[in-house]
Amino acid sequence: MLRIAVPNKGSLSGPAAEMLHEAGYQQRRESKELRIVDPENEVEFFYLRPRDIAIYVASGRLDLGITGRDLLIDSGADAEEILPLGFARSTFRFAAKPNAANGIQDLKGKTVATSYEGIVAGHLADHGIDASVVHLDGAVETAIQLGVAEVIADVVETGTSLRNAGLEVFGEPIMKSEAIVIRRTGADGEEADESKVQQFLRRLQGVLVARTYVMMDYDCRVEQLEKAVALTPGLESPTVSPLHNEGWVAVRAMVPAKEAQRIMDDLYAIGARAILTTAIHACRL
Ligand SMILES: Nc1ncnc2c1ncn2[C@@H]1O[C@H](COP(=O)(O)OP(=O)(O)OP(=O)(O)O)[C@@H](O)[C@H]1O
Ligand SMILES: O=P(O)(O)OC[C@H]1O[C@H](OP(=O)(O)OP(=O)(O)O)[C@H](O)[C@@H]1O
Ligand SMILES: [Mg+2]
Repeated sequence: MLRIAVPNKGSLSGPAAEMLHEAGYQQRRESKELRIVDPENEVEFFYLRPRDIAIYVASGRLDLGITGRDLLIDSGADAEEILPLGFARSTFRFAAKPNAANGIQDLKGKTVATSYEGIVAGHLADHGIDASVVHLDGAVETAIQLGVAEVIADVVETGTSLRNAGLEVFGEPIMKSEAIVIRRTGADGEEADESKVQQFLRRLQGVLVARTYVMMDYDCRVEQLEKAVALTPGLESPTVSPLHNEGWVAVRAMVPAKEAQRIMDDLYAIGARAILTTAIHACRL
């Protein structure tokens, strides 16, 4: 049985459960459940604090985990990213009162408040900056107003929390994060359950593809086929079928959902007709 850690709270938990559900896995019915077994898929899910997941996975007690890239790096645990999941996207940045600092050099001798001490201490050391780091559990933006620190380093998504606290980012982003699947470093190929691990990853990849692509169907004249196929190359190669009307073909290809409207315009412009897009519910590439 595959043992997988899933975030039980915070920004990662809802989207992670939703993705697992879309991938055909049973998920807990109420938020107090800490562990469930999905017998049909032979998977056991453990609902853990996002911050602890890398530690459990590194210990070898759990096969895989879903967490944030920033949390993995912050933990310093012996686990590695094997699949980015495209949700809980954020950047990790320094921020301070306007004009208080322009770059990392200005942090010398200052105090930085953060919930991600591992990332911040590592980043300061990499740049040879001697600064103090104060660990706070959350609501880090308030640390400056209350005089606990001159600078903060925190997760930024929309920037609303910083704006509300009268703070501005400065310097280069420290890192970009998103939800990821992790496994113990070096576990690749070692585990008895390797085929189950690969099946789990294929299912999540299928969800990612179904979320980012749509299926496009259209009819076009044979003379326009090369141009049309250049617009819709598909993932491997489009399916082309003859139509009853001579001189016409039907084409079917997957296209990135974000580009679908532009591609439909371009196909129409070269004479394609009956252009349809449909959602993909699941896929195995
Ligand atoms: N506003 C946000 N937008 C996108 N990702 C976020 C946001 N806040 C936190 N994250 C991401 O969520 C993960 C942290 O999860 P965690 O549950 O510890 O904190 P949280 O989502 O801030 O929840 P809480 O602070 O309510 O416990 C990190 O990977 C972080 O990058
Ligand atoms: O750029 P924004 O869209 O405002 O999002 C970023 C904020 O979201 C998270 O805070 P959360 O609400 O989880 O509170 P916390 O600081 O206590 O973790 C994060 O710690 C930032 O404060
Ligand atoms: Mg938070």
